[in-house]
Amino acid sequence: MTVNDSGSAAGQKMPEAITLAGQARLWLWHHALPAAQHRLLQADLNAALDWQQPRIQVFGRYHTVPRLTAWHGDAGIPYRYSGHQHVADGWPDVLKPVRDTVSELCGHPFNSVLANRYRNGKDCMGYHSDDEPELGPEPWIASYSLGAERDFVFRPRGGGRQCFSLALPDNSLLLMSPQVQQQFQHALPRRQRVQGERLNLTFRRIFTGISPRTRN
Ligand SMILES: O=C(O)CCC(=O)C(=O)O
Ligand SMILES: [Fe+2]
Repeated sequence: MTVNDSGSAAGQKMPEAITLAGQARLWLWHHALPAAQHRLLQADLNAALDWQQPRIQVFGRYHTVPRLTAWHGDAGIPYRYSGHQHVADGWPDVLKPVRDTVSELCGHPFNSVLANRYRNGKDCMGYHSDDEPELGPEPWIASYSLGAERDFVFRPRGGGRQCFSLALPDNSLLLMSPQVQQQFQHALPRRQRVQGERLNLTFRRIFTGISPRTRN
């Protein structure tokens, strides 16, 4: 594991680069969005997005996921998650400038976003990789965080314990290379002591015409 701080002189334009293994790399921007864009964003997203709390079936039993979710993207883009097929109907105005800034910083044109709202430290997300077929063979995933700081953890795929943990603060942006999904799983563990709410936007590029698979 190597961490290379590529310098803070250029502010938000210069991410911290982290190598998990080989080409499995992360880039973390602090203060990713300009203050004017970031200031009211959390409240605006709470008000504008189509928040749901899906019920999913795991080993034959139904559970309510421990967070709220919303999914948006270019009109007509299909995506299957939490056991349901969704078709995007365009971007809410509040998300467009965020999508544009994130795409520009990362150098990847994202066409959809999965939003997660963790109401407090009891809300969480279990280990998974974002490697659904509709994300194509090389999925770049960008994850923008707002609000309460939470830990984001990794473990090798195919068995193995947590091998890396990263705190994701307010207004930070994390970019994951495709090899991160291919070689590792990630999770947002429960943290009982955290009182505040956190929003996360995971930007993705969905390739249409590829048959979807269930995503929890
Ligand atoms: O909330 C986070 O930081 C993680 C979200 C995530 O991994 C996902 O939506 O796939
Ligand atoms: Fe994920």
